[in-house]
Amino acid sequence: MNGLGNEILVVDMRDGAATMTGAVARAVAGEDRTAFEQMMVVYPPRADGTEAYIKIFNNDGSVAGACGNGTRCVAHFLNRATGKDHMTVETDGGLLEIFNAGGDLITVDMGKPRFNWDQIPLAEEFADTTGIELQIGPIDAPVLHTPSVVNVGNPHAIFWVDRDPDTYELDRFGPLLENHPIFPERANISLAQVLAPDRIKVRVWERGAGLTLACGTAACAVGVAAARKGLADRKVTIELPGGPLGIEWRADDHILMTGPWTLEWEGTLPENLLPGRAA
Ligand SMILES: N[C@@H](CCC[C@H](N)C(=O)O)C(=O)O
Repeated sequence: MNGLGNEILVVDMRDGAATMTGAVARAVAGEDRTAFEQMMVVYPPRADGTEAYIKIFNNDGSVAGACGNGTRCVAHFLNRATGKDHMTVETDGGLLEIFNAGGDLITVDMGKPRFNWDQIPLAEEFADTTGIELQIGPIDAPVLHTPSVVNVGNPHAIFWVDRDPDTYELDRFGPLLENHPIFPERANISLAQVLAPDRIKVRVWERGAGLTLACGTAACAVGVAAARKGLADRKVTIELPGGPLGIEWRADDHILMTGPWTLEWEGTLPENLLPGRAA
C-alpha cells in the first residue's frame, strides 16, 4: 500500500503463528531497500478493546513506535477484514483510535505530543525544546542549527526554513542530522516552511528509511511544533511531496491526522523470507 507515496508493506500475521524480526524485515526490503519504506506487521490484539497490535519496522530493520501513513493503510486493511469503521489499535508508541472519514480518507487520533528533553529523547537536558542549539560542523546552512524537537510516538526534529524546502540538499544533511549525537535514538528530520497560518510545506528525511514522499508523524510533529511556536494555527494542512495531510492539534492535546490510503497490490511473501524460515 502507500500513504501519499510513503511505501507501506502491511503484513497480515493475525494468526499469531510467527514473529517478524528486524533481520527478516531487512531481508524483505531487499538489497537496495526499495520493497517498502515501513513494514506494518498486524498481530492479534494484546489489550482489551483493541483490534490488533501493530509492530512497525523501517526498511533498515529498525523498529519505530509510530507511523502515521502506515496506520491509515492498516486502518483500511482492518476495515476490509472486520467491516468496522471505528477501532483502536496498539503500537509500541501507544493506543491509536482510527475512524473512517469517508471515501479513501482515514482520520487517526495520534495521541498526545511529548516535549520534554528526556521524552524526545535528547542526550542532554534542554529546558526549551521549541528550539535547541545544535553543534553541527559540516553543515553550512545556518538555519539548520536550531530545530524544534517533539516526540509523537517517535522522535522528530523540525528545522524552520524561510525558502522552499526543495532547495536544500536534504539527502546530504539528512543522514548527519538523523545520527547527530544529541539524538540517542536517532531522529526523523523535517524541513518546514510556513506558507500561511494554515499551510506548511514540509520535506522529510526519515530515520531508518531516508527521503520519503510523505511522513504522517512528521506532519503531526510539524503541526504541533508550529502551533507551539506561534508560527501557525492548531489546524493546518501539511504539504508533503506526496500530497497534503490534515493535522489538528485539539484543545484536549490529542493530534488528529487525516489523509488517504492507496492499495497497490497483494500477495504472499516468498517461503525463504517468511519469519522463522529466513536463511
Ligand atoms: N513514515 C512514517 C514514519 C515511520 C517511522 C520513522 N521512520 C521512525 O523511525 O520513527 C510516518 O508516516 O509517520
